[in-house]
Amino acid sequence: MTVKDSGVNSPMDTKTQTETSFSSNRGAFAVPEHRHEAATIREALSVLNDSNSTGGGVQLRNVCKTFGGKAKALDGFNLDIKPGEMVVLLGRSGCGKTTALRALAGLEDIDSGQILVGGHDVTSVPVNKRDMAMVFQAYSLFPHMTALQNVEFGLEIRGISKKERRSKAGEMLELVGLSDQSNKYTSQMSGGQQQRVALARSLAISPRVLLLDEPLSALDAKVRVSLREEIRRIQLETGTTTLFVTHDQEEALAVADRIGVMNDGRIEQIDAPRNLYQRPKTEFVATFIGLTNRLPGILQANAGEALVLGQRVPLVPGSVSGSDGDSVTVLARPETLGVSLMQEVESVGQLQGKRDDSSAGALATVVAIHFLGAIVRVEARMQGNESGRRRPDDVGQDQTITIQVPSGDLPRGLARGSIVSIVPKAIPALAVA
Ligand SMILES: Nc1ncnc2c1ncn2[C@@H]1O[C@H](COP(=O)(O)OP(=O)(O)OP(=O)(O)O)[C@@H](O)[C@H]1O
Repeated sequence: MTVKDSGVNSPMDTKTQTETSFSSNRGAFAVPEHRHEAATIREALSVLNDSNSTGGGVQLRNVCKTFGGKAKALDGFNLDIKPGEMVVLLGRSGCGKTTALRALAGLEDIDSGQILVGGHDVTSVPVNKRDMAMVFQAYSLFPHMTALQNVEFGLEIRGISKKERRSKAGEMLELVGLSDQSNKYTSQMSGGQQQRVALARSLAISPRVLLLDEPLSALDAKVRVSLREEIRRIQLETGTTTLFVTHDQEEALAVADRIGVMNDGRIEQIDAPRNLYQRPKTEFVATFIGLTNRLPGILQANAGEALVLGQRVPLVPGSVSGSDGDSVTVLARPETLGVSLMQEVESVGQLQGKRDDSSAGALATVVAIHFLGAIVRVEARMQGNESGRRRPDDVGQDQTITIQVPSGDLPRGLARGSIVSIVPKAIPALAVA
C-alpha cells in the first residue's frame, strides 16, 4: 500500500518506517516497529485535522482513480452524503470501496473529478485540512500510552490546552463506554476496547466527516455486533457525517442510513437498507444482498407482473422490459415463497396425477431444514412435471429452491423428504432477461 505523505501532523516522513516518532508539545512518541502498524498510525493521525469547523455533507463527483495505469479503482464514482448521514459502501473485494474512502480523506490523489465537503471544493486540499477523522481495521493506537493519552493526542497535535483536552478526552471515553479504563495502556486492552479508543480519538476533534474503514473486521463475531450498534448510537448522538466501508452485508444493513453497493469502481445502487433489499434495481444488487431464487417467469408486460409457478408476481422498477409472454427470470427472495405440506400423498408423481395443471405452485421434496432461531430456512428440490404437460413457467427439474419462514409458521410435521407445494406470494420482485 502506498502511504501518502500528509504534511504537518506526520513528521515521520524523514524516518524509516520501522522506527519512527511523532513529535508533539509533549515531545517525541515512539511508534511500533511493525511497518504496517506504523503506517496505519501515521495515516490515522494525519487525517486528524488542524482546522476547526463541524458539520456538512459530502459529494464525490465523477471521481476516477487508476493505480499504475491499470484497471480503474474508481471509474466515474459519484456519491452524495447528507449532513449527519451514515452511508455504508458495500461491495466485493477490489471493487474500490477503500479507494473511495481514502480519496475522500485526501490520502489518495484522484485522476479526475471533484470532492466537496460542506459545499466547498476540497479536491486539492491536503489531508490534514479536510476536517476528517478515520478509524481503520488495525487499531492504530500508541500501545505504550493510556487510553486517555491516546485520545488526548489528537487534541494535543491541534494545540488544545492540557485542561481542555483532558476534559474532552474524558468526555469521549465516557461516550464510548470506557471511562473506567482511561488509565489503562492500550496494549493491555481487548480489540473491541482499542477500537472504542480509536473512535473516541477520532470524535474528540469534532470532525466534519468520520471515515470508518472496516473498523470491525479484526474483532470476533459477538464484539462486532455490539460495537457496530455502539458506533451507530454514537454516530446518531453526535450527528457526525459518516462514511463506513465494509464487505459485511449484515453490518451494512444494521448500521446504515443508506448503503451504496459498489461494483467495478462505481456505485451500482444507493438506497436505504430496506429498499435495497426489497427493491433492487439490478441483478448484481439483488444477488449481492441477501439470498435469491432464480425462477422462470412469463412476462405480463402491461400489468407490470410476471407469472411465476402459476402465480402473478408484481415486478419492481428496473425489471426487464418486453412483451406479454416473454420468458424472464424472476429473482425471488426466500421469504416471498410460501410453503405448505402435501400430507395426503407419498410421492410427487402420485400427486401430479391428481393435480389440475392450472393451479398455482410447484411440487418439491424437502432436502434440508436449517433452524436459525427466529427463522427456518427450507431447501426443497423441484421434481418437474411427470405428467408431461409442462407449464411454460415450470421450474427446472432438480433445481433447489430456498424458502424462509418465521419459525412459528413452519408447517407442522414438515421434515426432510416431505413433499411440499411452493407458491410465490404477491410480493414485488426483480425480473431479468
Ligand atoms: N496502492 C495501490 N496500488 C495499486 N493498486 C491498488 C492500490 N490500492 C488499491 N489498488 C487496486 O485498486 C482496486 C480497488 O482497491 P480497493 O482497495 O479500493 O478495493 P476494496 O473494495 O476496498 O477491496 P477490499 O474489500 O479487498 O479492501 C483493486 O483492484 C486494487 O488492487
